[in-house]
Amino acid sequence: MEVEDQIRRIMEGEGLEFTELDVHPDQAKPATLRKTVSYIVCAVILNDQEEVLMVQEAKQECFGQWYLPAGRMEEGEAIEAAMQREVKEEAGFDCQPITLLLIQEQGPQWIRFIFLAKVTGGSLKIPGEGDQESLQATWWDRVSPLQLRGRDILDLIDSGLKYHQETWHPRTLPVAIPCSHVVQRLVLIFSNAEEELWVLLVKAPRLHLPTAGAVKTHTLMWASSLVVQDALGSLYYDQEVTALGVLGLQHHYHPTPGRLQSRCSDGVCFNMLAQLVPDPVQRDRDGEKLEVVPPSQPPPPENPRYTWKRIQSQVLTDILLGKMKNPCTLPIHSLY
Ligand SMILES: C[C@@](O)(CCOP(=O)(O)OP(=O)(O)O)CC(=O)O
Ligand SMILES: [Mg+2]
Repeated sequence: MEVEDQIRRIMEGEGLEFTELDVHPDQAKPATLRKTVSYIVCAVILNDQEEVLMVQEAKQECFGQWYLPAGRMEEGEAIEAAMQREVKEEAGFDCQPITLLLIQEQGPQWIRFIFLAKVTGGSLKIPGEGDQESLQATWWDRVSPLQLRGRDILDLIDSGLKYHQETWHPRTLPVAIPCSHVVQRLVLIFSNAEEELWVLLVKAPRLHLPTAGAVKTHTLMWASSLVVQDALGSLYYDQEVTALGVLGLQHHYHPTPGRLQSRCSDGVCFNMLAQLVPDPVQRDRDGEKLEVVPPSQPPPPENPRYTWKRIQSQVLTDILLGKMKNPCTLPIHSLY
């Protein structure tokens, strides 16, 4: 598939087959759930009064405290199915995902998928129905005092309320394409004053979008910067990489015989849009500010493995320019 067609698919939130080209050289072993990667799901569910569904924890370490329905994904699950299971187990309701609201990450060993979801059946777990999953569930008006397991969920609830009131980015749900590793596929764009666009590509064995492999010592977002640094070399330090968000993500558990021997599919591929912007403040050797004339061309990669491709399609150029001016994409936050 032509690179511009690949980019168009990604811009539309679709996925691209994950191949060995997408496996970063630094990543020898495939991702293995609950060993090298840990995925957490979390649901923001609102009722007509914009109360939020909360569950009271039964775990010893947070007994009696309240949290959103959340938990760790289990082997063989799709990401959405894990969220539906946690809501059912902890709150008693059946639900359907509406969209992902946010992705939080601390490298591949902790990635949290936060969904906005809606109730489709079941019934609220009431006192007396408690078990090891939770003591009970309730609709919280977000004002009454409630002892929270963690205040981190307040921002997640706000994200859900904001999206519930205004769908400010396209509905984004995982695309069922298996991935053996955790990677980001980068659509890194450079634009000049004439709004001509270029995209960074890897040349061999055939032109393809670069990927940033997640390693446990770095956040996913840092891995993207490493790829750009690998491409530009010393020119990297005169640029800024602005992450514009997640255009889509790909995950599909694909049961393979003799799982340990063959490629597993516990990985996730995040299709990311980012923009390379010349650092507006450049200084000479004496530290004096230099007048920066916006370049008409992208900085030539010092690494011959990479190249820039000028976007020829005006339709695709307009789509990319629109996204760059108003990203409105699924956010991904690196937590330290
Ligand atoms: C972000 C979390 O709070 C996610 C919730 O995990 P749980 O402890 O609720 O896990 P389950 O027992 O599977 O439900 C924990 C964390 O990673 O900080
Ligand atoms: Mg839980």
